Amino acid sequence: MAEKSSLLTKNPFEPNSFTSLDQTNDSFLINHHQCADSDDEVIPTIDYLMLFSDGQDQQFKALQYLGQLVNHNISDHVFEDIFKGISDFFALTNLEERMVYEKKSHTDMMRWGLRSSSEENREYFKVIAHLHQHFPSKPSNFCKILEEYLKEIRGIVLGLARAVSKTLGFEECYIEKALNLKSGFDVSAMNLYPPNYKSNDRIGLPEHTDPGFCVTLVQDVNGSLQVLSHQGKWINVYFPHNAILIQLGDHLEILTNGKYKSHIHRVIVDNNKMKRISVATLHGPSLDTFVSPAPEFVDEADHPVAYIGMTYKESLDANGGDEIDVQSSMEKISL
Ligand SMILES: O=C(O)CCC(=O)C(=O)O
Ligand SMILES: [Fe+2]
Repeated sequence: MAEKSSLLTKNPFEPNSFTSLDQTNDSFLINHHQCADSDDEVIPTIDYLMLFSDGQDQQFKALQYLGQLVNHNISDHVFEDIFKGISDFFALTNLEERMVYEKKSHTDMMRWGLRSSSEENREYFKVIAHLHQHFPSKPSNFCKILEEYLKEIRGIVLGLARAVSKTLGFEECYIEKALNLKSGFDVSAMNLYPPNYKSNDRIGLPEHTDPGFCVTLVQDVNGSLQVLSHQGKWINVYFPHNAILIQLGDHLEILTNGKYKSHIHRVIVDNNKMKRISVATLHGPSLDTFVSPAPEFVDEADHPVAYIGMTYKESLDANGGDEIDVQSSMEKISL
């Protein structure tokens, strides 16, 4: 995770500003009545299919507002299964069984953790989701459920990469090639808040950005997740049932030399009454892909190179973290 001080000084909402939908008449942004507090800004809803409509204009506008994705064609049963599978994993296995996946070495393919402190309050289980997959054998059908969910979600991400590329004025496969997404390193974090239904303080997950091209996030119930707006205000994120929240990752920011910014977010678990499960999948370049600002986004006068180039693996290692932990190292990468 990037440090708080550096996060607060950057502007995460250029050009993908989160603005109230009331400020736009764009038909592809669905005006969704959300249960946000009245003064909350609203996270725009994007119709996935509209990203592939003919008008460049529409695509461009849609991608400025990357947010919660609907009309993605993933069937409801995939969502039901994944939440049931995770819930069973945390409920049907006992603590000793889960502790088998506690950190052993930096090459762990699966990682479990239970945090209960003033800094972080969650139970999580992380798996490597791509290029190779590593899943637990219990509960018995968990493997199959994860496989199906991750296959569907990857299809969406490759589609997004094509739409973003076209929006930027490049050939469709520009981002896919630049980040070598076909061989991308993806990690899924399955999070349970509060851990064992009991938090020690109000922070579920401290503020951070995530590495990679983008993060897909699904949740079983609304509440707890917040995103930092360009006014420096935390927005409560509420999104429709079975929508997918798309957050941009650090490596799209690096590739575009800061044109797209990675999103700063955190989780608050103020009370212990609500149980929430989320699946955050970080979709990264392949580990050996060298990512640096592309020449198309650099000009000496107005947009000098703002990030150090390095391989994805080096960037994951830069703060001493493990690959499976996929922590941001933006404070080490930014010039
Ligand atoms: O649980 C959430 O809503 C956010 C999770 C997250 O940001 C992460 O795992 O990186
Ligand atoms: Fe995150």
